[in-house]
Amino acid sequence: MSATLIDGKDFAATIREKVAGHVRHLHEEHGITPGLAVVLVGEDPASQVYVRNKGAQTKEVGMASFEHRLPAETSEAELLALIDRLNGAPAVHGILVQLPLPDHIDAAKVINAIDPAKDVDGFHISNVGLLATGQKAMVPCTPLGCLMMLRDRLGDLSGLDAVVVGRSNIVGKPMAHLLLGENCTVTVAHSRTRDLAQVCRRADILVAAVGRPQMIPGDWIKPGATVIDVGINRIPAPERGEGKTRLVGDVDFDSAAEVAGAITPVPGGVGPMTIACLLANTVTACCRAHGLAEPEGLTA
Ligand SMILES: NC(=O)C1=CN([C@@H]2O[C@H](COP(=O)(O)OP(=O)(O)OC[C@H]3O[C@@H](n4cnc5c(N)ncnc54)[C@H](OP(=O)(O)O)[C@@H]3O)[C@@H](O)[C@H]2O)C=CC1
Ligand SMILES: Nc1nc(=O)c2c([nH]1)NC[C@@H]1CN(c3ccc(C(=O)N[C@@H](CCC(=O)O)C(=O)O)cc3)C=[N+]21
Repeated sequence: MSATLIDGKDFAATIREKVAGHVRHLHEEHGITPGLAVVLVGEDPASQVYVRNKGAQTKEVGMASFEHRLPAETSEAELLALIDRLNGAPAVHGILVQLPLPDHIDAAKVINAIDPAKDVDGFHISNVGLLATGQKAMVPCTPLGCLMMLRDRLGDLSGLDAVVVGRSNIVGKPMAHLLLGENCTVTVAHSRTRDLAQVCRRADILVAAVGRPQMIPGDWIKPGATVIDVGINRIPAPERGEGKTRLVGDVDFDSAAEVAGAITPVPGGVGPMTIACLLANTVTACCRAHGLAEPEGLTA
């Protein structure tokens, strides 16, 4: 491989150290402990692992972690009542409701019930609108983590051609807004895009957020491009033994790494940065709630 590996795991550890420093400062100087509440409805095993990781890392940086695990049959009204309590709880500065929610619950209604100031996922319509209009917002964790890695690698992004593959509300769209904010020329591609290969070949920055294992091969990549692979896909790995699986991204890593200038791996790329940014957003929300100076280098 000729591309530089962008080590998200390492980068995330640096972010967590910065967060831990701010948490100490808030505690020592102001007697405040930032708190993050994570709500999980149902028993999806992948979500459970993810929620457990978040809880552990929240405590590691010195913040308070409040986990609410509700049964899959929880009604929308019960969930809304919990959100209401968390909105009013002074010890809670950030609220995250793990997605997807069960079908009988209207996810948009639940997300928009969260106090926008505590919406550390940045999914509330107020935060979406603020981001889209270039105002100060809570920025979704995954795109924020991607932006931090891009800035670290490339410095000024002005004028670069950025292609985002995927237009979801949680990754593709906010990513496109952030890149526009950095003065990139942004193309958002999706399942109806014509000649995706040719569109991708224009990209100085290629962000893949599709959810299709190894869909983007090396020959879709412009030589020297920076490739950010958001996809997390579990595929069978018989070479590791019967019934075993492994994680791969949306980019075919081996062929892409021959062409790209820099690339994020899966696992160990965007995933760890997402959780680090969640912790960063919680500290930011806590500072804003108390009218204190915001941490530097942890926001968009
Ligand atoms: N690393 C991390 O922290 C995170 C990783 N993820 C991962 O990122 C991936 C994307 O997640 P998410 O945005 O939630 O996914 P969604 O399923 O919500 O969106 C997928 C997007 O990809 C587009 N798409 C699907 N098939 C194709 C295709 N053949 N060609 C071009 N575009 C296509 C869809 O287009 P259309 O709109 O036309 O249907 C859609 O816009 C998943 O693998 C997910 O697991 C997600 C969140 C966080
Ligand atoms: N309200 C909400 N906010 C989210 O941010 C959110 C969500 N719901 N639902 C699910 C997706 C997915 N997501 C991941 C975050 C980290 C890793 C992660 O840390 N991945 C590790 C590997 C973990 C493993 O080994 O399974 C890595 O890529 O190295 C993965 C996936 C956040 N999401």
